[in-house]
Amino acid sequence: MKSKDPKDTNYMFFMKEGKFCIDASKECSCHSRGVFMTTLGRGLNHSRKNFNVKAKKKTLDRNTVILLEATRCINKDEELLFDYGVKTGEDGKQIDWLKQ
Ligand SMILES: C[S@@+](CC[C@H](N)C(=O)[O-])C[C@H]1O[C@@H](n2cnc3c(N)ncnc32)[C@H](O)[C@@H]1O
Repeated sequence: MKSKDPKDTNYMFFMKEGKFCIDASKECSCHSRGVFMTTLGRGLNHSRKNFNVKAKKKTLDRNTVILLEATRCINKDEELLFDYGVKTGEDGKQIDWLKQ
């Protein structure tokens, strides 16, 4: 599902383990300039009830990274979804699709 308004899109990963957040909207050291905004993880939508991947914090070459791990077998044409782990928008407002 593609968002209609680019201003609605953000790439904050809130991790429960260790209670920290990775801001993936910023350029990182592991992807070259221009490429980092096209990494696949940024394109994943949210589902609280029907997620099929889970974000895991790992250390890779001394960098803290997020790996998306399948929680079950995923069919070839199935959309990858994970639970964003938030219940409201940044401003505290209810967002319908966060309930799905
Ligand atoms: C990390 S981006 C996901 C990729 C995004 N759909 C795109 O096309 O770039 C997060 C944004 O996607 C949209 N989104 C994520 N999950 C959604 C859902 N279940 N229903 C509707 N929009 C969703 C929201 O606009 C959200 O801010």
